[in-house]
Amino acid sequence: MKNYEKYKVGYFVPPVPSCDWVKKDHITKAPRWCSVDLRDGNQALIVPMSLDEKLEMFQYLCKIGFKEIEVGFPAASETEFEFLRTLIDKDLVPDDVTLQVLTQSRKHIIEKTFNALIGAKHAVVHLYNSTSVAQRQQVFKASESEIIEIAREGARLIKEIAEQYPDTDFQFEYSPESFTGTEMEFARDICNEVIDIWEPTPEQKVIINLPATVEMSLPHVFASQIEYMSKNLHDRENVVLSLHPHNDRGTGVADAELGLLAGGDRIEGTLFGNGERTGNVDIVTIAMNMFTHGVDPKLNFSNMPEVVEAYEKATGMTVDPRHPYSGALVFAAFSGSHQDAIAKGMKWREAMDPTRWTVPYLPVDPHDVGREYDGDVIRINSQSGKGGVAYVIERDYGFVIPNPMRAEVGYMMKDISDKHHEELSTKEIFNYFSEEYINYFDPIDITDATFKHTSSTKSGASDSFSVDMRIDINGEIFNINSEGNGRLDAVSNGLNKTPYNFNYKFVTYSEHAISADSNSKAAAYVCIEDQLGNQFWGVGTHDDIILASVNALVSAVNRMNKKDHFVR
Ligand SMILES: CC(=O)SCCNC(=O)CCNC(=O)[C@H](O)C(C)(C)COP(=O)(O)OP(=O)(O)OC[C@H]1O[C@@H](n2cnc3c(N)ncnc32)[C@H](O)[C@@H]1OP(=O)(O)O
Ligand SMILES: CC(C)C(=O)C(=O)O
Repeated sequence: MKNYEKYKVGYFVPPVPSCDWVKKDHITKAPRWCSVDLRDGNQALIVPMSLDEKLEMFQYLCKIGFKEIEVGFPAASETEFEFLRTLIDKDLVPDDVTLQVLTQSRKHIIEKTFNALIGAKHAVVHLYNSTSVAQRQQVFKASESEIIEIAREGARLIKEIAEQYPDTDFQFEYSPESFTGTEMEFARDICNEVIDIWEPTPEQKVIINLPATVEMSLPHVFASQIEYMSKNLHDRENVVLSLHPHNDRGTGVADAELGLLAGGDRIEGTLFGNGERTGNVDIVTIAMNMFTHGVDPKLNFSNMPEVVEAYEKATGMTVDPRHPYSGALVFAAFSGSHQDAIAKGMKWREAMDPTRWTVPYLPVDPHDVGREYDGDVIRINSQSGKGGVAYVIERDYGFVIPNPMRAEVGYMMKDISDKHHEELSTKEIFNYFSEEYINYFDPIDITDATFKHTSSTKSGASDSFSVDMRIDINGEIFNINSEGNGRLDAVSNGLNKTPYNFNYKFVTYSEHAISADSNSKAAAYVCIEDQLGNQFWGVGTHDDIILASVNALVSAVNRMNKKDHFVR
């Protein structure tokens, strides 16, 4: 027998499967969110949170915007009980936040749970018992009617005890735990039995929470189960249908999203999906998925690095660098074509429509989750391309590298990163760029250049310029006067008046003011070509745009010299 032959599907499809949810293309409003970080998340930690850690986490969950928080299982331990008492006795619960607590359907546990809640303003008492075939057979060794009786007894007791505390606004919640391994008709029946006991009203609705305690099926099966339950629960208009997916198959978020389309009103989950085994459903991802469809999720993740820090501190878990929306690398584009598209997309957005976000490869604007464009998005390594390199140099240093020069600079940086086998910071990139191209005055240095512009009155005659300059070539000084039909032409002709033979022609020239922090105000780019067709770029900077262009020409000629082109 092969190992996989041990398994077969263990879930149940509804007797009359329907899939109205498939007609809806996105979630149009935020569900009621319930954080179970302090209960389901906590019970999955190697070392559960201490009282202080729970308090800090509770306050942080309130800050994010959770209005319903399952704070624990008060009958589980002294810490759990004490935590609840501290929240209530120290008045630490905001008026608009409801505490939720979990209890098994056992008398002493229910009683202890209510004791822990004395004095609470609003509270959800959450009752559960297992309903799946496996649990009925193997754990409870009970018939369907006996399992229903466990639920009914708990429901009755909760209702009865709650009446003794009229100062607390109680809401009741029931979970057929292990719902995903339960026959749908049985799940329907047990939930309806509980609903009938609790007799919900529009003012006091009941929460029926359907957990994928263990995720067993494809998400569309879960959605059709939810749709079936939604259509078959008693008093549906007074029932809040809650979903509590886990992530055993890695599709907890898909379950939650399809489940919402299928009739779910509420989601129980945790930050970043901490929870038993592979975790509870990740509320950050569901909320941000909604956000990127233009829907207000009613939770605030605008400072995601802070959320990550708070979570990691409280749980001792780490957020994976690739975790959706929150991981350290989720905005990083290393590869050339992604960088090129992002850089162009950012520019397009700035120029065409800053109100919309459609930048390729980035489903969310990093600024919307407290991340930066600098450093977070375009990062350079050996997979990068010219677009990304040019983008970071322009963004951080204000140099707009001309298009024809970009490939050369891009390949230079790729090569360095490849050889060093490491990512390059923008500072390192600029230093390499600067060292190679900008104001490269070895062996030629031109100083004291003063130009005269001689306009011709003859029609059709072109303008001419003269220059007086001092040329230093390897320590030999030449004071030269020369002319040309442009300033750079005059300088070029002057170079050829020295005993050296500079054999090149101009290919292109461009210049711009530098906006980023810089000592110089202008940058110029010159490309020349030697007799063999090799091209050489030089970049010049100066306060004076004319002298910036002279510096660019000198840099280009000096770079050509690196190839032994100087012949005396
Ligand atoms: C899917 C979920 O996350 S469900 C929540 C799970 N979370 C937790 O269990 C954390 C907190 N739990 C605890 O601290 C403990 O389990 C306590 C304090 C609640 C109970 O402790 P104990 O009674 O010592 O142990 P335990 O939980 O093993 O009890 C098992 C018994 O309860 C029964 N039981 C389990 N769940 C339920 C339930 N929801 N309703 C009624 N009975 C239940 C079992 O059938 C078993 O019965 P048996 O004694 O007749 O065999
Ligand atoms: C108690 C229930 C809701 C639960 O945690 C689960 O089934 O995962």
